[in-house]
Amino acid sequence: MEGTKDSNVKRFCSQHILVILGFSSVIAVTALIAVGLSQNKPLPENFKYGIVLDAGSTHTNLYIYKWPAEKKNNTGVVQEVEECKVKGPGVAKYSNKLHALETYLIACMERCKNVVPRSLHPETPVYLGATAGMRLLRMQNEHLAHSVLDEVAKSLSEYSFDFQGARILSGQEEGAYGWITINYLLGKFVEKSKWLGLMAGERQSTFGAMDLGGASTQITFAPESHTAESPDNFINFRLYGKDYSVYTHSFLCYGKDEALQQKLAKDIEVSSNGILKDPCFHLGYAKLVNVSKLYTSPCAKRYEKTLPFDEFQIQGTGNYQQCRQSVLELFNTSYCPYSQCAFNGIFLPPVKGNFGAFSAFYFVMQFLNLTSTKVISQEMMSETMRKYCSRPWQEVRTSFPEVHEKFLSEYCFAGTYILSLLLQGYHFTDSSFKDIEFMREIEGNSAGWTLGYMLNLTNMIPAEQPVTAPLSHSTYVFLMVLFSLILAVALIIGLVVFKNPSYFWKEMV
Ligand SMILES: Nc1ccn([C@@H]2O[C@H](COP(=O)(O)OP(=O)(O)O)[C@@H](O)[C@H]2O)c(=O)n1
Ligand SMILES: [Ca+2]
Repeated sequence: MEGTKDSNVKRFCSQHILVILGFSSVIAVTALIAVGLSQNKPLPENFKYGIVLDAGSTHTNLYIYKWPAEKKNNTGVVQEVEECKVKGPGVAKYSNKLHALETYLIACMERCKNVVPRSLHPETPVYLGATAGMRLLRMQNEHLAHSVLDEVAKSLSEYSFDFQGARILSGQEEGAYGWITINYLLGKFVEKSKWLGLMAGERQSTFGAMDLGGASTQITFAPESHTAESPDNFINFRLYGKDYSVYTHSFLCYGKDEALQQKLAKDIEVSSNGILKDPCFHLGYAKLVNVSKLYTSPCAKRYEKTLPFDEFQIQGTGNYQQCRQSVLELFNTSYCPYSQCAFNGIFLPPVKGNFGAFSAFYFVMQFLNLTSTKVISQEMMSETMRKYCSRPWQEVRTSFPEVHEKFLSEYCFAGTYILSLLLQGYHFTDSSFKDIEFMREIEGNSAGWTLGYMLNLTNMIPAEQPVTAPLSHSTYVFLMVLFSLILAVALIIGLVVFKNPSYFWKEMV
């Protein structure tokens, strides 16, 4: 009797276990289907394109971007699909031959016609932004600057794309868009997810952005604290539901080419014989410079002086320390109307966090072989410059036959200038210098202001966090596998219990 009662209880219990397991399985499968339906809906491939032309002081570059139409507000979805270098110098150099601008953009615009599907041409926006070269031309002759912009605008409006205008960016915009670009590409605007996205994430620190052009240089970063000093240097953004107070400044005339013009104009002032012994050029290097050409740039104008010769000869002496001294004279640190300054009386809060340094910062560092390691110390760079500047010109020339002579002859100056700008101009220290990453691109996308400009003008960066699917794809896959494993284990246990309940109870007791 006892035995029969016992086995009845066991059978009753095992039936209940089976029912519970059955229920759990049904719930698990339902959850899977529900999550699956909301997460893995296949989306039709529907892309959009955008085109931005960066009309820099030395050259124009065109970028074509592509993104899935349905995800335009997510971060990191825009991909650069093409970069096209326009043949010829920067647009400002065409101010005395406007007619040549008619054909200037043709080759790169033809590229756009091939890359962007024809049916999408009318809805593909085209933006042209001009930077410091055109800012300088506008300072010299506003009418001519307008004529240059009108000419490029005319040539761009002849295409079937949706041309949105050609304009000169302010230095503030150039800095801010560069900052937006790199932080968008590095995914810094979204919270760092925790526990596979199931727990609330934490706000990430942003990267500062430093852009070195030919005519201007920009520094943009989120400082430790916002101060009421110099409000012109601050921009406030609300991006993806978070507020950012960002410092930015563009130093006009402190791009690497205009800085060199300034230096030559400063140093030739004291020469009386038309010879300029220059430590920033290699020993054995010589070059004739036309005095009136040197003074055409408004940047060199401040050193303008009547000289007893029309041209002078640069003779390299190749000495890094002396070059450094000469470059430092470009930064006036003798006055500061704020609590702290960069140079020339411009407010600069203490630099903070990681920085991405791009454009000529990268090109020069790449030539000097200083981009292969992630962390570069200022000692390492000074030592490289000391060695490089002291190499005789003939030896340098034969070592790099593929490099254009103008670029090659100027790397000693350019590297020394970068080091001085970062250390004496922006006050990076031994330790904070190591937080600078010299970058050309981030996952196939060029670091520069163009992407940020397009994201802003196409409203692709929302002020508030868009409502997105509750789980990321990887979390979904993880949960799928987990649920399936639970299901499989549950079914195996169920089968064992059903087939041999007495065995199960024996094990339990
Ligand atoms: N391969 C390259 C391309 C450009 N560059 C330099 O990068 C700078 C680009 O400046 P940019 O034309 O954008 O001028 P901004 O209008 O930005 O001042 C120039 O100084 C070029 O000489 C370089 O060093 N190596
Ligand atoms: Ca530039």
